[in-house]
Amino acid sequence: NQPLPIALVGEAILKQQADEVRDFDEKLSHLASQMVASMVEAKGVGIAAPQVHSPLALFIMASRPNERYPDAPLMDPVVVVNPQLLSASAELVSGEEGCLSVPGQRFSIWRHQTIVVRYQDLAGQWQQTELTGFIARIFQHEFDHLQGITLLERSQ
Ligand SMILES: O=C(CSC(=O)[C@H](Cc1ccccc1)CC(F)(F)F)c1ccccc1
Ligand SMILES: [Zn+2]
Repeated sequence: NQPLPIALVGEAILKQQADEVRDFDEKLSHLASQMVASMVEAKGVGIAAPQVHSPLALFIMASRPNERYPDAPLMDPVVVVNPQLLSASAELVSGEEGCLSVPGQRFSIWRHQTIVVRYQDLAGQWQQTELTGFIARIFQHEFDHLQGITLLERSQ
């Protein structure tokens, strides 16, 4: 399916609080697959629904080894719906991030090294897991997007 246009920083959609997902229907699954296609086409490791102009609490995370994080795990895209951050380590780690909504720029960002999170999958089933390292970084980056926060508000 066709990649969706990506909102650029400054657009209002990126400053809003995303809405809770209530309908786990085929429309949601279709949006998720379009988001995966858009992320892959843009060579990203994540993408949040507001970035494709949909104000829903939904994002994709898909870690893969890359020049900045050569030991990042290779994982299939994970669809995260209605995420909650249950706890976060006091330990922070600084790392380089990019954002599809701020093309061509890289930022050094402090993130929690380890987080415990809870979210629903496309079937509406609650998942709870501990994330650490680059995947935790991606989750925190996308979770920010659902609160209307971008890298520009976080960069050191
Ligand atoms: O693939 C990118 C491009 S930027 C990217 O994938 C964002 C996700 C991201 C990249 C790096 C760290 C955390 C999140 C995507 C966004 F903006 F839609 F969320 C990349 C950038 C820096 C390090 C490793 C990978
Ligand atoms: Zn981003």
